[in-house]
Amino acid sequence: MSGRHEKEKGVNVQVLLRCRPFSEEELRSNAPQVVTCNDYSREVAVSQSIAGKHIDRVFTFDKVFGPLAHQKDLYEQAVIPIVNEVLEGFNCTIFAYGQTGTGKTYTMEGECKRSKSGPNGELPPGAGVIPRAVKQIFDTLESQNAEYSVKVTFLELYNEEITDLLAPEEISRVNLEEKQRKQLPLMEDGKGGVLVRGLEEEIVASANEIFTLLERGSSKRRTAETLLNKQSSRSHSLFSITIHIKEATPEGEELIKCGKLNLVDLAGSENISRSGAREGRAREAGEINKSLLTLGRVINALVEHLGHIPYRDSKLTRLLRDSLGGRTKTCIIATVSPAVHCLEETLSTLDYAHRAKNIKNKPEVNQKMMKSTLIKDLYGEIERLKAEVYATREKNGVYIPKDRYYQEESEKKAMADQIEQMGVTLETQQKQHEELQEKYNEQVHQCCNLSNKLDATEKNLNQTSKLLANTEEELKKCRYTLKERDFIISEQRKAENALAHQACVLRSDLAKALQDNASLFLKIGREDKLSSDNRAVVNNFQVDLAQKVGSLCNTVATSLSRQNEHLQSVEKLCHSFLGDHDKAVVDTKKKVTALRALFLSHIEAMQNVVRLHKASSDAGLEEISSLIASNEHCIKECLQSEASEGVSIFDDLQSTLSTQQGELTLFARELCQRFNASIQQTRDISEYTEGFVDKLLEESKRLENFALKADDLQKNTIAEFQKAYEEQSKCEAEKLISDMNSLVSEHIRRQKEMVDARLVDLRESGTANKAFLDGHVSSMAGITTDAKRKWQAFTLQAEKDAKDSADYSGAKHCCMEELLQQCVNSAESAFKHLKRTHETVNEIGSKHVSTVKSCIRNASKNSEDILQHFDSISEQEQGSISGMLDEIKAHESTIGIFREHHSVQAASIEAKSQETFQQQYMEYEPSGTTPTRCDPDVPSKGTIESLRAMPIEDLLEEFRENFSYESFEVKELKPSLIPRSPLTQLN
Ligand SMILES: Nc1ncnc2c1ncn2[C@@H]1O[C@H](COP(=O)(O)OP(=O)(O)OP(=O)(O)O)[C@@H](O)[C@H]1O
Repeated sequence: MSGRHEKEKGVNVQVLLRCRPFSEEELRSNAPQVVTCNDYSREVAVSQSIAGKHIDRVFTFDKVFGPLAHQKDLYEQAVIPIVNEVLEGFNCTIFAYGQTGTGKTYTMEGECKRSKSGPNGELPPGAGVIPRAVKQIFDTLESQNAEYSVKVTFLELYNEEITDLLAPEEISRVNLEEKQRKQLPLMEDGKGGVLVRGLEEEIVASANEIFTLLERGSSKRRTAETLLNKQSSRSHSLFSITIHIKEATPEGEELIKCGKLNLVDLAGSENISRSGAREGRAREAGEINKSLLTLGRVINALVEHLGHIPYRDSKLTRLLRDSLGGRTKTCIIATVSPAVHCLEETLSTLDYAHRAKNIKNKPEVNQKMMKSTLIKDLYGEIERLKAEVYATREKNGVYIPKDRYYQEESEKKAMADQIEQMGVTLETQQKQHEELQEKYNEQVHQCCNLSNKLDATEKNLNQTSKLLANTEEELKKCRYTLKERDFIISEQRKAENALAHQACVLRSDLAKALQDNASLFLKIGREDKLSSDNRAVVNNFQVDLAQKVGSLCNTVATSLSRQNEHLQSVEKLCHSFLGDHDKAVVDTKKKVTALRALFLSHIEAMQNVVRLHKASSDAGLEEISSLIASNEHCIKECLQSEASEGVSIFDDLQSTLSTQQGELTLFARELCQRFNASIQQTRDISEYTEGFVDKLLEESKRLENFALKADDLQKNTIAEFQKAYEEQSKCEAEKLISDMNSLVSEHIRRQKEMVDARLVDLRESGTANKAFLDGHVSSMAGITTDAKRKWQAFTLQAEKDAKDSADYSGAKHCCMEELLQQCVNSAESAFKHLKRTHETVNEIGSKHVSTVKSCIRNASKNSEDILQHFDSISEQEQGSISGMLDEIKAHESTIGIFREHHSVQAASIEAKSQETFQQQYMEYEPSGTTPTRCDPDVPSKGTIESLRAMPIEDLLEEFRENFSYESFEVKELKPSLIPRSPLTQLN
């Protein structure tokens, strides 16, 4: 159970340590011993004191063999069990690892070359592991009477090249050298292992044969004399023994058991410099080290259980892959020297071997093969060899089996990948190298700087120590002259008092200067505040101005619209008035025509009556015929004169009315033209006002920008000045403390100079600002004056136009009134005339009636009819006249209504107009302001020159006051200047 459990967990690599005895040379040089071995406790102690540093380390291994241990001891204790396991069918490996000259070859091979086995087959005492193992194997196999075969291979790994040490001897020396140098490829065997293609496998039948082969192979190994070993092997060697043993199962089946023993003699693990390898062998040592380094990495990876084990990084590790972490049982024999001069390498070897103890392998016995299978494999091998021989004979290439070809291809590919990867790694490493070189250069530079600093510091230190020495000397002198010291102390005290007094004075001066500076800062602060106030005032002014200008524009627009409305209403009124007039005139014409026709018909009727009366009263009217004729004549004349007079009256009336109509049309047209002109003027002034406002806004913006810039500049100047002052003040104060007398005056002088200079700068900048502001003020004053003048001209023109319009309207109104009066008079005269006519007619009628009555009384009965008829005619005439009178009265009442309506319209228009004008003017007048300041021609506080002489803050205040919106107001509305509506004069 425990065996199976161990098998599953793995078996640690067995590590032995062997320490060789002192060599003759070491004994001669009496080299101290640093390694102590305790074979029983399996401990190796290394202790040495070098340059006060004490090294004392103890390592424990599986077995320890001290200098007195013999070859036999080591073999019996450590190797026999391994060989037995090989014979059981395991694969086992024994490494010899250690520094050159520590006995690796001695341990593995021993001194078998010089003294072969004795007559009884006994090995000499100096025989190493390999001959002893071979002997044990053959002894065991022979003792078992088993059928077996033993094959051996012996190869050398030198500079990552594999060479066969058992090459045939019949080849000439030159060929041998070539063969030796020919690299044998290492390949995967397809079963997880590796094989060296072309490696000779010698089948041996006895131990002696093996010894011969071993001697032959060892003689071919590359050796050289080093400082540490006169015959130092410069390569790794691998001696392999493969054993096939035939076994028979109880069922009579034949099985083949296979075991393999690898015996590895590694090259020296030492440092190249210590090995003493020179020139041409530097690469050799490098390659050897590379293999050993890879072996070390593989061991580390196995110990630390890393995922990737770098077996493929070297041929050595590829060859030993199965022995390291594989299914092989492994034993490492680490060899060390006891001498002190090998201490470093000894410790390295001990560390290495101790670490390797942790490697775990999982040994597995090789599966026993059926004899038939083995024979089959062998036949296959024979076929392969035959094909190879055939290919060689035909010289048409080399026969490679398919599997091997694919394997080789895949290996080639893997190698190409590896080469590529290595190229990338090389590039990265080169980059790293360059970076490191740069860092190194930087470090060198820093070192140089540091060494320079160190030199300077050392110099300073020397100077300081000299000063210290001088001071100490002076101190000594001072001690020796106590009296002098007392005197000096008293003098020093006096001087100190004087200095203290002077310091007080200087301090007070300094305090004063600080006060001055504080007051200066206060002033600067005030100036800052004033500037900010000014900026705020300018901003407020700008905002107010914009608001007022906006309201002015609105007012002008409203006024225009209202005026347009009023004009339209006046025009409508005139049109309606003219319409009424036309209607009245037409009606009057119709009435007059009707009246005239009535008169004519009455006259005709009268004539008819008279003719009838004359014809009917032939006899009785002779007396009155003359009277009738005279009456007829009289009435006729009267009627004719009346008719002509009436016609002339109505013609006059008609002409008067048509004249009035023309006059009214002309008046309306002219009024319209005048109002249009007034509107155009208002538009012009509005456009001009807008332009002026734009200019004003532009100017105020420029002014604001300048004020901001000036403010920033001043702030920067003040900040710089403050900073410079603080720095200089601090510096000066420090200097003052150290050397008060001279520096205070200098400080005050510099401070004064600086303050003066700064003040001059500030004044200059203030003057420049003032000049700039003056320029703008004057330009704005000019613009404002111009605007005021324009506004005044506009106002005067508007007033004049209004007056003219009013006068013209008044004149026209008077003219119209006169015309109307004339119409009324004409109508009244017509009425009187008609009345007179009526009276005359009545008088004539009464006279005629009385005459006719008298005639009738005197005439016949027919006279009554005439009289009746005459009465009826008189009644008709009376009715007609009274109708006419009614018509005239109605016309008069129409005229009265028109007049009344006209008056009401005129009154409302006047009221509206007056209200509009008042609104227009009153809107410009601010509530609660004093109009006396708004005289546009005279500045309130003096001329521009006086403004220039003012301080800047007063100037800004003045600017704010004078150029506020108030300055653009219409001056106080005097009653004489209030433009009156033209229609008010109508009343
Ligand atoms: N245990 C030992 N007892 C007696 N002599 C020894 C022992 N070990 C080594 N020597 C002697 O030390 C010398 C060097 O030994 P060896 O050639 O085996 O060293 P190495 O480790 O193989 O060196 P290299 O790596 O250079 O081949 C030899 O002359 C050998 O006889």
